[in-house]
Amino acid sequence: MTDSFPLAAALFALPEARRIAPPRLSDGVASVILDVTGLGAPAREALEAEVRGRLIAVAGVREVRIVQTAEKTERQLIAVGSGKGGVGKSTLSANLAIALKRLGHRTGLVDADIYGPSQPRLMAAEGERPMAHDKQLLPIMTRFGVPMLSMGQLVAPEKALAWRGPMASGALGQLVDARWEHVDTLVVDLPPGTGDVQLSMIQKHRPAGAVVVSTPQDLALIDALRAIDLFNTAGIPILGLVENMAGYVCPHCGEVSDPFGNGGAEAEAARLGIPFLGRVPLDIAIRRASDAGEPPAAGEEKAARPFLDIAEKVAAGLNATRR
Ligand SMILES: Nc1ncnc2c1ncn2[C@@H]1O[C@H](COP(=O)(O)OP(=O)(O)OP(=O)(O)O)[C@@H](O)[C@H]1O
Repeated sequence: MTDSFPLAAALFALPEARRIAPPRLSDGVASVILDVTGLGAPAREALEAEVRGRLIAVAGVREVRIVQTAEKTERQLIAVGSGKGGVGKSTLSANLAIALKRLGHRTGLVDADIYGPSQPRLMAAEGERPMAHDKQLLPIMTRFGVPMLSMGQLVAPEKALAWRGPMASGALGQLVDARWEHVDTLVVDLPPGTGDVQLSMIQKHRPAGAVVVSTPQDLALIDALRAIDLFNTAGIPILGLVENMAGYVCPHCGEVSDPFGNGGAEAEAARLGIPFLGRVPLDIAIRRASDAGEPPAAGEEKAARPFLDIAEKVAAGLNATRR
């Protein structure tokens, strides 16, 4: 026999009790639905943890299943773009998604880089294929707590190369409109440049803001200006410019040198009147960790710091755009 009364009693005194539907118990599994409408990500997680802790303590409960519902999850998209390839846009996207998650956001990651989808490797999810339900893709959960979908999971890269506009934009739609459930912030790693996928992203999915990644070289910066211009013209707020591979960290002595100069991106951001989000050093440790599917932002090493600082500024910028 199952008696749900002890469960209800365990939750009765919680200040947020009105958000909790009557719990049920069946075969030792307690299930409960929480209405999290209007709560921010940290408050939702705190409520879920509190409810879970109380229910698991009830005699006879061996498992707790919690479903959160909200009238509608306000999901905001952050587009991560760059003027040209190889500047570290994918590395930044993966680490930004993880850093935002560490700051309490319910973050998901879309790898929309049809020509070089690298998120499955960066997020240690190579070979995993997403399933679909009612024609909607189900993101795969990564070990960093950030669900993800990648173009690379939908199609072999050599096939994607032949895609024209409508196919690419259809695929982007499948990724963005997947079943993201309670994800409130979706980081979208765009292909480099200003092509069909970027246009489709801007026109159909209206990101809440854009982050543009550049290296310190003048040429990369000139390319970055084109990406900035595209978002500006479309009225997408520019959350800021990130300077990647800024300053070379010597793997032997740790000394930092600036083979491509210093401060160019920051000066350019100031000139354009857009925020400068920070610089990530050119560090062999970042490349090694990325190749091994261990994004630095997930760890406690020094290499996590720049990404956490950038994520804080991105989160603040998003808040400001909503005001
Ligand atoms: N700060 C850094 N220090 C050292 N290596 C880096 C850094 N940022 C990126 N890399 C390395 O540079 C290479 C390119 O990075 P990444 O794939 O993120 O660039 P991208 O701009 O997304 O390129 P593409 O658009 O061509 O996919 C990768 O091998 C990555 O590990």
